[in-house]
Amino acid sequence: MTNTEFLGKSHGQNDQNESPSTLFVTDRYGNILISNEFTAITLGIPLEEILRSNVMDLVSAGYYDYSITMEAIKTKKRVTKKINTNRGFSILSTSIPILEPDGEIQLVVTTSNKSSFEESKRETQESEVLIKEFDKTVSPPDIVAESIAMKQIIKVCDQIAPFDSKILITGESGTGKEVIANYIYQKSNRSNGPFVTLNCAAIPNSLFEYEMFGYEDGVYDRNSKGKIGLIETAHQGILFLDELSEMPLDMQTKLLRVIETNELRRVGGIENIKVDCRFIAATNCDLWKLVKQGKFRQDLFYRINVIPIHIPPLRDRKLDIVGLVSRFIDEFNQKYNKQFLLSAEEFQHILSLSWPGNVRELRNYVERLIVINNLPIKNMNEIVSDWFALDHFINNNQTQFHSLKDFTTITEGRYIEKVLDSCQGNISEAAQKLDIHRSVIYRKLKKMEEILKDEH
Ligand SMILES: Nc1ncnc2c1ncn2[C@@H]1O[C@H](COP(=O)(O)OP(=O)(O)OP(=O)(O)O)[C@@H](O)[C@H]1O
Repeated sequence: MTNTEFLGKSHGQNDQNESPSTLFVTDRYGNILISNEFTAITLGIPLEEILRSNVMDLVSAGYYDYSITMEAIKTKKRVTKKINTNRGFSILSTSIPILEPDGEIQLVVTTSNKSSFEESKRETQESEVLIKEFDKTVSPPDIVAESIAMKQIIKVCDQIAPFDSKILITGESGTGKEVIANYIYQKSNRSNGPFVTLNCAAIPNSLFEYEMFGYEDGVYDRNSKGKIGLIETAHQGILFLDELSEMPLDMQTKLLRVIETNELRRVGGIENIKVDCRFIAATNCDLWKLVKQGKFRQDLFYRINVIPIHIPPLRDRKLDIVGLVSRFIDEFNQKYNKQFLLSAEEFQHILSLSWPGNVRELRNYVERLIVINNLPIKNMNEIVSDWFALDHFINNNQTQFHSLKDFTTITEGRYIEKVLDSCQGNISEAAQKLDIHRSVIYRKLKKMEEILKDEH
């Protein structure tokens, strides 16, 4: 395996000054007190395990070849050396000892982020500031927030969580909008109340009012029982309006009234019911554009857009990719009882992929890596049976193909359709199974349709 060097490379537009950086903060005995997800990837050990280790144990176990932390402890001087890990990472690291007033070692900070240290004249002071910064920006347990952008978002969420102001979270599909809404809920004074999601894209127009406002007994027929709506369910908690752009215009009007009066009326009801809930909305659309097109109420937009939070796409948050990959590897290793380790090359490959806004896709990708690693027989059988199905299609297809190219296009198209079926039409999942980009699926299906249309 060739070594891959990580010396302050920049990745992505928003991460121009960010690069994956290893981190150890140890006590005077080399016990690790603080570390991060990139270190976990370079060593192939879960972060929790690193945090239970001593640097010398890691070297003895062969995770990396030399401890500059111990050298810094012994010499009480700053040390910079290249460290090679068993996963093939080659990392230029710097250890800085922080001394007590009596000259004893207090802590040692070891990191590969060279630039943080180069201009340092008063190393001790700078390192102390650094540790305080790390303490402040530790990711919440369920959320990966390693990029500056995500750290800022978490900071804003911490500040606004205790207040009841309305929030509009924007960002491409799968960037973690619901994750952020849930984080605000957990940090808010309403965390003992319910967190209710109303997915506006999932409710048919005809049922919207019933779902949102509930209905009284006897609305459907004389004996039908009434049902409480989602807004009422969120009483004393948070109502998360997911995909808000999909809410029909008449429902927008009714929602606006609830927001303004804190009251609602069930379908078929004659009384107004008081509700006390906080509204957080999310959308992957440009709501303002919809306002200008007359598809979204301007007054509702202003009401809900009190605190806007924009989550950048994953492709602009490369450091989050590092953290997410590390978390997902732990998660799926546990789920499938595997011990998958990422090599430096695989890691670089993942970083180099142009991820759309989607954390979900990255998660699926890592799951696939772990499942396919040492591919079990069962999966091979599945593949073979897919090919039998294809063979059956070829033998039974009555269409006269004009050229080998057309035949190939149709065969590919049919196979894509079959995989799409097995994924319940989920294009991302099918693309992943086929190991092609989503756009290739669209293109190939379109080509097949064109040929079939010409033949008819
Ligand atoms: N920062 C993060 N840390 C950990 N997991 C994350 C993070 N962001 C997203 N995820 C995971 O990615 C998946 C998608 O996240 P989520 O549903 O919040 O995205 P979304 O933007 O609301 O998606 P959609 O636009 O499709 O509604 C979930 O499994 C979630 O747990």
